[in-house]
Amino acid sequence: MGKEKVAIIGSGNWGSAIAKIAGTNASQQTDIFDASRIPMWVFEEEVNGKKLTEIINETHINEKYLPGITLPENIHATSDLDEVVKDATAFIFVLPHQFLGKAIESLKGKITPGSKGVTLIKGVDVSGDDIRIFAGTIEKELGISCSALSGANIADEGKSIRSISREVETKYFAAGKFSGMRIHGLTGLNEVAEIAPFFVKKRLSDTERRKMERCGGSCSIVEDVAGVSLCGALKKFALTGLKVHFYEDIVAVAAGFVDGLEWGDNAKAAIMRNGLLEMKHFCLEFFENVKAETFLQESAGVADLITSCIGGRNRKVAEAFVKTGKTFEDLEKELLNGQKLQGVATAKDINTFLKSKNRVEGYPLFEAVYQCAFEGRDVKTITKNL
Ligand SMILES: NC(=O)C1=CN([C@@H]2O[C@H](COP(=O)(O)OP(=O)(O)OC[C@H]3O[C@@H](n4cnc5c(N)ncnc54)[C@H](O)[C@@H]3O)[C@@H](O)[C@H]2O)C=CC1
Ligand SMILES: O=C(CO)COP(=O)(O)O
Repeated sequence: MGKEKVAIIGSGNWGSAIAKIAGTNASQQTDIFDASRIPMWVFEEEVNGKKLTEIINETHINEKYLPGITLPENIHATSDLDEVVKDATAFIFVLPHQFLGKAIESLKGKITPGSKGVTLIKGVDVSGDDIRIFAGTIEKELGISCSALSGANIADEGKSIRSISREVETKYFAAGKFSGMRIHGLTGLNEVAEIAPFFVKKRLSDTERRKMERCGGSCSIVEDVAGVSLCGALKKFALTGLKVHFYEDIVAVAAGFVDGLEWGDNAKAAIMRNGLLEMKHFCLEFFENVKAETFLQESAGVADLITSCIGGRNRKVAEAFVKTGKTFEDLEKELLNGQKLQGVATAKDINTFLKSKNRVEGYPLFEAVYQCAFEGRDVKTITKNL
């Protein structure tokens, strides 16, 4: 069998951070990967009068979405999806979820049979009373096996901790900080093991491993794909407390509401707890094969909820929503420089789904986030019915 050729679909904040890891790790495992040139699909735009693809290829820095971080030279930015897909056998999907559908349509019929994918996309794919994780959507639409990767990681955070990265050596995320991540295989552990080398340095020395463990870092392969994907989706609903609806991002919005109201740490912890419970109940109620322990034991569960509720974009914008009275749409443009909010859209998707199932009342925090974001509900009432 030939060597794997990696392609990255997406180039935002997380997409660029992951490109750094994938490019580096692939070039360290040339027995598995053809790492000479890894295409990264970029939604073309001009930055200071110059095409973003040209900036990335000349400077090896994504000046707009991950400034200050140098990407490996084998990462090649292109706006031509046909160029990205040509010869690729291992796909990393890392787009904001609202853009995945169009990318899938462009990829259909062009992917080499037997290719595999891993998705890092937060959110759920809702259509009426049908709900699926994006790994499932990719498998169904593109006919390839797809795993999911999620964990307590925020791309930007690495920038402030370069000292740790130097000390620890092993590279995770934008500046090499150790974090927890989990890779979940939809079609079974063997498939995941084939995908994992994108992200996992398999040949860690004992010293590296001990250092990583001292820093609380881990990267492992687990089988609960749905559980991990859904944690990512639901967290943003609950934490931020905006007018969003249902991911981890939803919880992150709720947490941001609490910050905006200046209710303090006790209230925020209570919201996070309620958010975690709703995430877990939702996943167990509507998805098969989700393991309850994923929510507490895996990085994609409570740990990711915590980091998103403390340092994420959904939290930040939700706080500003309360303090300024501006819309989420305006604040996204004003505060995120082109980066996208997932939590509010997810809250809406989840609300649509719960209404179709007559189960809205079972998820009062998700409902509160949705109503605050879309129906003008007073943010101060988010604890009602919890
Ligand atoms: N940023 C982070 O720390 C983390 C992000 N994620 C998830 O990763 C996924 C990707 O997010 P980021 O890389 O952070 O993106 P981002 O929010 O930083 O950037 C937005 C991206 O969307 C692209 N875009 C804008 N309009 C577009 C269009 N019409 N069609 C296609 N693309 C368009 C932009 O060029 C840019 O690459 C999301 O699901 C997010 O929730 C997951 C974990 C951590
Ligand atoms: O998903 C994240 C961490 O896992 C980042 O969350 P935000 O999109 O709210 O920054």
